[in-house]
Amino acid sequence: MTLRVAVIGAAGRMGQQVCRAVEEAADLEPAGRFDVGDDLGDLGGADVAVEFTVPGATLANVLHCVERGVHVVVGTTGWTDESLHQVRAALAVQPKVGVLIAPNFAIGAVLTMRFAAQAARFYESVEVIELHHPDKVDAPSGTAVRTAEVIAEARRAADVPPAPDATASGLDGARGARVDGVPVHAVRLRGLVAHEEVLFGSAGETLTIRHDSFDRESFMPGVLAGVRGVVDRPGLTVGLEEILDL
Ligand SMILES: NC(=O)C1=CN([C@@H]2O[C@H](COP(=O)(O)OP(=O)(O)OC[C@H]3O[C@@H](n4cnc5c(N)ncnc54)[C@H](O)[C@@H]3O)[C@@H](O)[C@H]2O)C=CC1
Ligand SMILES: O=C(O)C1=N[C@H](C(=O)O)C[C@H](O)C1
Repeated sequence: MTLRVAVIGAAGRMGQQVCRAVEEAADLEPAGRFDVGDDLGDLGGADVAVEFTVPGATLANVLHCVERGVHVVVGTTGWTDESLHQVRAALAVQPKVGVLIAPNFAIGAVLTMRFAAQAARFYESVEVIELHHPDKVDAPSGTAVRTAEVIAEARRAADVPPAPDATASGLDGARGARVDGVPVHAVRLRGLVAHEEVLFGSAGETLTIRHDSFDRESFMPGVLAGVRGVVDRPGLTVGLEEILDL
């Protein structure tokens, strides 16, 4: 069956890449390209909409799609418990519709989160560093936030005490932001695309897990897997790992 796919945020870095990937996929057909100021209407008769916009716009776009019975694959960051709750409420009146929200569609980033969750209980110390292109509008990255959350969950489940840190004075921000107790540091550097390092430490050893997206092409297999998978997954799915059965 051919799926008709609309792209919201089509003029952006990710949106343009998604439009190309949809055009090149034999089982997918472009249904429409939408960007800021466009009326989403019936999404060009799409079966699935792919949404890569900005944190301030994504919820309204997703609710628009759900209300019109269109499945959605969302890569935009900035989701909160409250905005996820609003999506679940909208889906309750459209029980056949599926929404997939994933902070990162690169397989290596998904594996990094999984490996970090596995390692978390064995180490006293942990820090997350995310490194991105300087045009990114949010910090820390959605991926780094989720990585810190899964690490914190695993440490809590294993009763790991807070990481040691004797810092008593210094400049604001020198120790990064705390996400669920885990220090997260954000680097913005021309030349980068999307990168993450998770550093674990205990007496006499460290473990570093690093993932690099050197090109936005790296996100496309995950986005297309999401498009093909979301039509058979009614309700809200958070994380590509659910689609990949990881
Ligand atoms: N989940 C993942 O794997 C990835 C997620 N991202 C996230 O995706 C989002 C977009 O990233 P980029 O493409 O790099 O940003 P971008 O700034 O290049 O593109 C965003 C596009 O959305 C458009 N836009 C803004 N408001 C809109 C609205 N109300 N309706 C429709 N279009 C609107 C803008 O005009 C722009 O063309 C960010 O939140 C980023 O963090 C980025 C890369 C991978
Ligand atoms: O803005 C980006 O570029 C990216 N955003 C996502 C995030 O915030 O985690 C995913 C990836 O890191 C690229």
